[in-house]
Amino acid sequence: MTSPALPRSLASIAALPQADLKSIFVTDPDRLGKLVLTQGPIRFDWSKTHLTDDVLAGFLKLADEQGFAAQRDALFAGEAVNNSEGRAAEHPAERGEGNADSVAHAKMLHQRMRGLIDAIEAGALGDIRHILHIGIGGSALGPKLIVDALDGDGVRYDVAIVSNVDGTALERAVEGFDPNATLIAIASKTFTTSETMLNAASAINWMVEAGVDDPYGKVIALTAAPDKAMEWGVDETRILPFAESVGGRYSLWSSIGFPAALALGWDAFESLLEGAAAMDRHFRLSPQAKMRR
Ligand SMILES: O=P(O)(O)OC[C@H]1O[C@](O)(CO)[C@@H](O)[C@@H]1O
Repeated sequence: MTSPALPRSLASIAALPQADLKSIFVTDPDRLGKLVLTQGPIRFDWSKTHLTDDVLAGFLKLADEQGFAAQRDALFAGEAVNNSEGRAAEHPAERGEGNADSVAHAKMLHQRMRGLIDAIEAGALGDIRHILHIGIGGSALGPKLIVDALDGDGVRYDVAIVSNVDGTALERAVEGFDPNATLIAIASKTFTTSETMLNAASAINWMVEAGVDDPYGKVIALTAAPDKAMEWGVDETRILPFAESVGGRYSLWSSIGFPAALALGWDAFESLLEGAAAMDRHFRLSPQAKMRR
């Protein structure tokens, strides 16, 4: 709930004199020292923004008034901070940070994902060279970002990600894919999203038309609703669940990241989780006034 103090505090920050970039470097020559944060391999530079000591002090006061520190603690404790759904928001647990039970559960599910990846690499599902990832919104954008960003020599499988229900999107995605050597990853937290289920059925048809022996045997489900995936026809051994408390837009860190973990390798996926965990720790442990350092 927004406190009545919020508009007042924001208005007082907005009313502060707007400094121009050239002059704030003259009046505040130590800006680089104060407004650059190096965290692992990432360098954040806020020195070339309108932020001044007064504006920052205003935001810190505002954060205090809004009970920011207590809210942050509640997030990492696994309390129900997602008010609209009445549940926790536990994506940090996927990275090893947060409520101990949730962290242990996420670790166990990651081990399950790793086991399936090892089995695929060992040929348990036949000769696999291509991954067709089907999902929409948060169930597609995270893996797409990672695969696009890290695509290169180290990528062991061709990955195509399809969200659009226009049939040509699927046709284009599988251009050059051998249907017999393709794995279909159906990514849906609810396993009911109509675009995803339609594309999944079309992908199965594509395999059937190409004469693939057991198309359902090439399907992996990435979902928080394993029962729905089973009803749809996915064998339990190829279902990679994740917790309900992981929101769609943050699900990359869960089994939704499967195509990235398979294509880039488990070590790369683990490094991604570790990098995110370092930022979680920074966010959780930095005193508010030092957040930017
Ligand atoms: O993962 P699902 O359940 O298929 O939902 C897909 C997307 O649709 C939304 O529910 C709404 O856009 C997103 O939160 C989610 O990422």
